[in-house]
Amino acid sequence: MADIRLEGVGHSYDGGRTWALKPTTWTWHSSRAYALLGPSGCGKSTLLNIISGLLTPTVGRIFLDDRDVTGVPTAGREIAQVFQFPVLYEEMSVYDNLAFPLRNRKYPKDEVDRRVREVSRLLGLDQVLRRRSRRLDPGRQQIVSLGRGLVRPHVAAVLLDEPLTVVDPALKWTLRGKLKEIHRDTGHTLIYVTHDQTEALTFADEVVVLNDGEIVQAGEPAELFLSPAHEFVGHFIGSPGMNVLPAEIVGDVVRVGQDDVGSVVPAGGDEGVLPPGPVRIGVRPEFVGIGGAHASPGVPARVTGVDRMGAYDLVHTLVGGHPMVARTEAGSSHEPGALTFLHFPAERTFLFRDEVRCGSLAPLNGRGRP
Ligand SMILES: Nc1ncnc2c1ncn2[C@@H]1O[C@H](COP(=O)(O)OP(=O)(O)OP(=O)(O)O)[C@@H](O)[C@H]1O
Repeated sequence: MADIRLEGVGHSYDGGRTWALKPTTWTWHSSRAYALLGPSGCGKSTLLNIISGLLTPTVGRIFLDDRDVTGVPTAGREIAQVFQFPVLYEEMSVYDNLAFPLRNRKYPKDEVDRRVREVSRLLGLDQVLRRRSRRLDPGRQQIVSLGRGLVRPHVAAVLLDEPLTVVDPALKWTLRGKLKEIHRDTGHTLIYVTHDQTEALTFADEVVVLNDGEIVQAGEPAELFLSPAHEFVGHFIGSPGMNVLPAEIVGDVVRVGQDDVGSVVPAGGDEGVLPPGPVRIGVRPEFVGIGGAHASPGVPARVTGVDRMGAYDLVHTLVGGHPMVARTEAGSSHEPGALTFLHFPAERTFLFRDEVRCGSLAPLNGRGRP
């Protein structure tokens, strides 16, 4: 087991014109379960292939603890990788497929048998161990591929590139649970690539969010939800994503239209000030208060529709032409066309400039519209 350290690692497929992965410095700590989350084309596979050695980065160096492996081929890195689609020997039995990575590295016969049976039990493959892999359906074949990635006891990390794409949705939940179990048992570092926030949030100790070739935030699932550091994280995590509303910093107050909604707290505490001018307020639908009188802090909003979701309602509004959604209890009485007021709780409302969080709101201390 080793930390995987990237120092200024970046990759360009077109001689430096564009960067699939912008130069990145980051450490994957040993024994943690990570999710690498981001939309299609943001550079997830590029990053994974650089870690495994399938791709040599255009710039930067990679270390396993203190060993520089930048020029070391995949076989010399002790990193296992599972791809989106099954990679196995179709003519071999499931047992032999699982045993292959161990036999290849000359593990003793009884240890091969023990490990194969352990992984087979965990992944529910006991009934098909003697079957030829070709005769399994694609979902089951992918589970065998997963097993091949997990079977080696001494690897620096197991990289999983959207490994459950071809697996039946009902089985996905079970397998994710199994992966967590295997992680607890083996203590492998797992890096699980996905574009699905539910997969990422339910699987990982730490979620690393990648957008447009750069890591925009990393943290525990709750941290990403409650305290997004980048507008992209606010949009990408949560359903629906974070509301964003144009506002203005005037002195030490944040104003939407004519209404003061809070005072400004610059990021990093009380030090420094935020220059006046345009800013964007970010607040999740779960935390928007709706209704009541036009007391400060709050802004007038027009209800445009209500989605009755069963367990809760989503109330859609417009604030000066900008859509804002509030999540309320089921059976709310908001009617389309009605005028209402939105309130932004200071501790859950953030300020963004150039998409990066630059501050948050604090209560107005009695100032603003009475
Ligand atoms: N072999 C290649 N040659 C040229 N460009 C590539 C190559 N592989 C990836 N790219 C480009 O690099 C960028 C990042 O791609 P990458 O496959 O790493 O993203 P991703 O997040 O894994 O996407 P997906 O979820 O769709 O697999 C994309 O713009 C992609 O078109």
